[in-house]
Amino acid sequence: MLEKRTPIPVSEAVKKVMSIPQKQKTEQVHLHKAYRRTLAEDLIAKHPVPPFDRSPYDGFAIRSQDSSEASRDNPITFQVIETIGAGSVCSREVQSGEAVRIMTGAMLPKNCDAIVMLELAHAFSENETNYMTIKREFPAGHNISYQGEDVATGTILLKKGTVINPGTAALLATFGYEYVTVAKQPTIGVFATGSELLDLGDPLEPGKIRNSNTHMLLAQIERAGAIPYYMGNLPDEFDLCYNRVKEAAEQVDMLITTGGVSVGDFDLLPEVYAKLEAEVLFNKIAMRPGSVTTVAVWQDTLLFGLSGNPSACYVGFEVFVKPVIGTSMLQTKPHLQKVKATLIEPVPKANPFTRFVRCALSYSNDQLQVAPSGFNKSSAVSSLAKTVAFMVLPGGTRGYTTGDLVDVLLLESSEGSEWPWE
Ligand SMILES: Nc1nc2c(c(=O)[nH]1)N[C@H]1C(S)=C(S)[C@@H](COP(=O)(O)OP(=O)(O)OC[C@H]3O[C@@H](n4cnc5c(N)ncnc54)[C@H](O)[C@@H]3O)O[C@H]1N2
Ligand code: MOO
Ligand SMILES: [Mg+2]
Repeated sequence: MLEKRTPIPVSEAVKKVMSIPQKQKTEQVHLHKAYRRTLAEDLIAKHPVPPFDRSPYDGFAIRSQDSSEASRDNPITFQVIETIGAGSVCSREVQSGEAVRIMTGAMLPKNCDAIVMLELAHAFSENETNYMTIKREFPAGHNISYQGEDVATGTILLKKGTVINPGTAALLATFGYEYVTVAKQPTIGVFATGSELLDLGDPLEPGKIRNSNTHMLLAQIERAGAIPYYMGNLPDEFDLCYNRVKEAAEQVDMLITTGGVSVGDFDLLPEVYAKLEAEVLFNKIAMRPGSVTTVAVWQDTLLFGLSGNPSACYVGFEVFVKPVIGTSMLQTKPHLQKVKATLIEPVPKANPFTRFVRCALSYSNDQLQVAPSGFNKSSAVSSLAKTVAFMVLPGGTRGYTTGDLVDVLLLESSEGSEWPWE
């Protein structure tokens, strides 16, 4: 008899997946390889930034009190005793009436407390001695870039779990991190199942289609920050599927299959999980697309049985696999970032289940706007190419119209959410 499946709410399904403990290993990588990796320890300032008082301009360093009487009618001339560029340090203490020619980034000489920009001084030489004249006062602190004005020693600059961006790389370099402790990226195997599937180079033949899900998933896995392993296609033959899934699950941190999770005669994954004696967390969710998404645990390894329908497979990955990847990499906001956007075209279909509409975003009058990205059936592949967000329409709602404010999950944001579900 056909097994009866009971759908559970999306939030409950996500909770179940997230309750399976992840390994959370760390490793050291060279800073040049750290982009998009996740910091595995807090970054604390080991020294002030800048590390010394310095000049923000090309100019002259002076003792401010020496300029106090300067005016148009009373120009004051200083003897220029030395020239220093960034990286050099003035060799002498500056005395009354003396100045140092100083370039941007150079350390402020002892006793100096103001910088005169080159443009505001008249420089000249007489008898092989250099001088400069000013016609106004430069108060103490004028044009000084102070030690620690950017960062004070001991400041927690970034928390463990932060995804490294170009700015983070600059900060790590500032504190001399040649190697950075980052979260290890989980490895994720991907199998496509289905006797109808052709490889990329195969010509079309009657009844067959090309496997698109695997290639989509490899990119989704990379976008989420993990390491994908391409495992090829599996025809709908039980022994082969069982053996290959078992073998692969022993080698990777998580395993994704697409297809074969519904109730059809050739949907073999439920039987594979049964023979493995894997614990099935759920096999029906109150969502569209992706209602048949199935997740099982076998020997601490999560087995994600994503739907074969391309749009359902896509949604299943972002809702269930992505947050697990983030958590295993210590991220504190592993889910998709949730924002509000205004609908710019009607979505009249009623929503018996929570609906994830694949969407494109735009801006108008400073407002974030959202619209479906095209053909929106579970089987659709065309709309995925323009998808950068999901509109989340709660179950039990009627259609939505232009102007309605809706919840939107962002797919390309590195910000994330702690928990976007109600
Ligand atoms: N009697 C019922 N039939 C179906 C139900 C149901 O509840 N009762 N659920 C439907 C829903 S909803 C979905 S979604 C699909 C899920 O099917 P499966 O996950 O079992 O996937 P398959 O049967 O293997 O394939 C479905 C569809 O997707 C195509 N496909 C599969 N793999 C790929 C791939 N790698 N690349 C591109 N396209 C792929 C496949 O050819 C099928 O057209 O079941 C409904 N049926
Ligand atoms: O699971 Mo199906 O994708 O709801 O259409
Ligand atoms: Mg099927």
